[in-house]
Amino acid sequence: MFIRTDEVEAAGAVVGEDEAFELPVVDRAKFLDPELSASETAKLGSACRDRGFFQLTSHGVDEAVIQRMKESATEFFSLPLESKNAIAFRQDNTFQGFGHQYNRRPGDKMDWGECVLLLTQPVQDRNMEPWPAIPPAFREALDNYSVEVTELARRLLGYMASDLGVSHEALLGAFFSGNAGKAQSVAIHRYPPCRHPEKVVGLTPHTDGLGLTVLLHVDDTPGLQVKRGGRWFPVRPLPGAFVINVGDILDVLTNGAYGSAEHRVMPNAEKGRTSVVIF
Ligand SMILES: O=C(O)CCC(=O)C(=O)O
Ligand SMILES: [Fe+2]
Repeated sequence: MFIRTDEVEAAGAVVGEDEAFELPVVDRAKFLDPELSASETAKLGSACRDRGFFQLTSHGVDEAVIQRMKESATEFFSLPLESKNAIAFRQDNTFQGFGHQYNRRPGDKMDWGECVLLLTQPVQDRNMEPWPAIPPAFREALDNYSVEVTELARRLLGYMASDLGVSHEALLGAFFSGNAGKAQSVAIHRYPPCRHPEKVVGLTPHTDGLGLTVLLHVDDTPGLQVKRGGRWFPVRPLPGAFVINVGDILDVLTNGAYGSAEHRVMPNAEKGRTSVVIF
C-alpha cells in the first residue's frame, strides 16, 4: 500500500550533501530600512524568479502565536486515532478535516503521512465542524495564526509588486478583492518516521495551486525537497524562518516570471516531522 521504490527512483536523484543548496534567505526587517529595502526587494524577486522558493527571517509574526500553533498541531497528532477521526474527511467534496494526505484516486499508493485540511479565511465561509475541538486551544491558535499569516502574505505581495513593477493594488487586488478578503486554507501535516524512507513518499511531488505558500516547520526534522534541473534538493530549514514558495496562480499572474516549483516530502528514518502550511 505504501511501497513505491520504482516511482521514487523514476522521479529523479537526490543531490548529495556536498552539493550546496541553500534556499535564498530574505530578511523582512530590511524592507523596513530605506537604505536596504531596494536590494532586499531585488533579492526577493530573484528568489521568486529562479527558484520559486526562499526562507524568510525576521518575518514579524508574533512568536507566541507561532508557539501556540506548534503546540496545538503537535498535541492534535499525538491523540489516539479514534479521537482524530472525530473530524475525519467526509464524502462531501469539501476536503476539510483529518485524514491521509489528500484524497487520491483509488488504487494509488498512499503517502506516508496524515494531515488536517481546513478553510481558514474568509471567516464567514468557515465551517467549524471539522476544526479540531481537542486540544481545546487548537481553534483559537489556528484563528490567530491565520490572521497573522494573512498580514504577512499581504506584505509579501506588496514587496513582490514592487519587484514586478506593478501597482500594489493590482497584485493585492487579485487576491484580496471585495469585502470577502483573501481565501486561505491550511494543511497541517504529520509525517511519522519510517525505517525504510527510500521506499515511501511523505507527500507526492506537486506544485501548490494558489498564490503564496507560507510553511512553518514545527520541528527541525528535514524532509522537504525542491526539484531543480531534474534532481531533488533537500531544504535545510533555518531556525525561526518560514519557507515561502510561489504557487501556480502567482506563476500565471506574473506570466511565468515567478515560478511555481515542484516539491515533495520524504520521511525521515528516525524522527517524525510536522509542518503547518498556509495557502
Ligand atoms: O510538509 C511540507 O514540508 C510540505 C507540504 C506541502 O508541500 C503542501 O502542503 O503543499
Ligand atoms: Fe506543497
